Amino acid sequence: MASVLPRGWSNGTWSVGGVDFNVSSNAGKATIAVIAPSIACFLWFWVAYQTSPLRKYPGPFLAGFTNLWRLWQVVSADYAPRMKKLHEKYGPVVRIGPNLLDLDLPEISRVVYNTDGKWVKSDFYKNSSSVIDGKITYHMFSECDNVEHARLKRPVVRHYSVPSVLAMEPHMDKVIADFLAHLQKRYVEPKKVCEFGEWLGYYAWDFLGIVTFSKKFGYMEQGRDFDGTLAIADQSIDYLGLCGQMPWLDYWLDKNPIYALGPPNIANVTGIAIQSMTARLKGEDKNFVSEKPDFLQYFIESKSTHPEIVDEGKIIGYLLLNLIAGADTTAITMRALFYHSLKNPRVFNKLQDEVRSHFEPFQPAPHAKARALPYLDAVVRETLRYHPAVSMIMERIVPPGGLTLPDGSVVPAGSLVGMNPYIVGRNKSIFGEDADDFNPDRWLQKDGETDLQFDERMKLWNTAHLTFGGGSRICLGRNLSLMEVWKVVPTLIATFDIALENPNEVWWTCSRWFCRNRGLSCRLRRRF
Ligand code: HEM
Repeated sequence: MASVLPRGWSNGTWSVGGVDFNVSSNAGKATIAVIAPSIACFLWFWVAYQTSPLRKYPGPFLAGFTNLWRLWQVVSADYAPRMKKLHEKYGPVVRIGPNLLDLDLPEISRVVYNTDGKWVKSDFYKNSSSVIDGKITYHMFSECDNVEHARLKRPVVRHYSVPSVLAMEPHMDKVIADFLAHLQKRYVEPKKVCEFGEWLGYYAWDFLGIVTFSKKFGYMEQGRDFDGTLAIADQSIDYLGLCGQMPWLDYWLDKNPIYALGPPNIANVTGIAIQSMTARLKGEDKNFVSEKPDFLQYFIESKSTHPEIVDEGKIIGYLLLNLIAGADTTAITMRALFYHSLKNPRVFNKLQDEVRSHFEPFQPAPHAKARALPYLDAVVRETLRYHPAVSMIMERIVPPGGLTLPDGSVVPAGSLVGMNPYIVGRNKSIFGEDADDFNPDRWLQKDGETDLQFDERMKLWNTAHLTFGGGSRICLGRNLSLMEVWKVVPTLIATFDIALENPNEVWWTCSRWFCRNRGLSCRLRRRF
């Protein structure tokens, strides 16, 4: 009689590749217990890969199987440059995860990042949240539900408008004056090398402390990250970028109820936020002067105008988000501006000439006057294009109806897509063959270019400007950070001669969610 056992089976023995497993023995059972799930797992991945509607899009083979591939790209700390190489190899659409496409298609940036409420942030963002009273709580950045996001944003959005931010200029002038005094005393007078990159970080954090609750943290005063906040902020941002590739990891790491394995809290800064709010509500905040408004004051007003949304817990959330979202992004931008300009002496000299013909040393540059300088404007724009602080794909879920790409193919609803400011900012069909070069002059009107042609060019280029995101989730703090950059950069250049200690310096970068940067050892000399 023919055996009913599958081939390779006989009398409780399974033969694979000439090796016999006795499945009735304990060792055999254990082996089967390992092999069977592995085969099932492999088959599951294989079927998912073969049947995925995204299979038609090119990309690394492993990326189509597992998100571990993209997690590894983030671990490498070279994420954005690696993604760029993939686009050079595969074209504008690259599959970088089983269900994720990275698009270098500025022509549809306004479709993916818009205000219609249909495009929702993916779970990538959810790990940027905290557990409060046992409940996971999201803030404006991490809230994915668009209705809830609009509710959180409504009470505070006007406080980030240009007029609200301009009202903070006296605060800014004070902190800029302090910055100059520290540099003068610590580096110019003793003729010491300044770790200028680090100081731009201390300044950015103290600046946000002042405009957020009229209190500097003291990083400039102490000349170091004395409470570890800056280091913790780096860890939190890296955690966001890493866990975001496989969002369920966060539930096992930071959000598990037994022992949280996520990055530590920025405890000192949180303490200062709570103390400031408590003192302000009691009318006992000695740092606050009513003629100089700050965000804390604005948020307390929001509590009166929107009591159904804003309570004291929400105020703390708004205050902390300002710091986490705004300090390092602006510091990264300022470092990039000085690094790339100083490495290009033609650019730096041109910027210096323009600035010095308009501003005096040791006088904080008035925003209105700085904003009118065309070359400064060009250098700021080029920095934002060339070294966007956020240098990772900003993921969105394709809504019902799908997304039609310029080649006519349709990405089905439920897939994840997104654009990376670093990639679209270097798109050669928009910015030209020299898109990989730092060249602020590209932002100026060319000889022979009419006003209309220039406007059209800028309109096109703006479609590829995603440094602050876009649509209803666009960066809320962009007016503030731009104002900070426009004011402090000319003030520093008007006050000091700034030179790289080693003109061949190659700085350190770590490209994850933020493209973090370190370096810029400089000699500063007083001009007169
Ligand atoms: C050069 C400086 C900055 C850059 C490059 C930057 C970049 C960005 C980007 C790309 C997003 C959108 C992320 C996404 O859609 O996935 C964003 C969101 C956000 N940013 Fe910024 N940011 C900067 C400064 C600031 C500052 C100074 C603040 C606050 C004081 C701030 C507050 C926020 C907030 C609250 C959001 C969430 C907005 C929302 O979803 O409604 N940012 N930022």
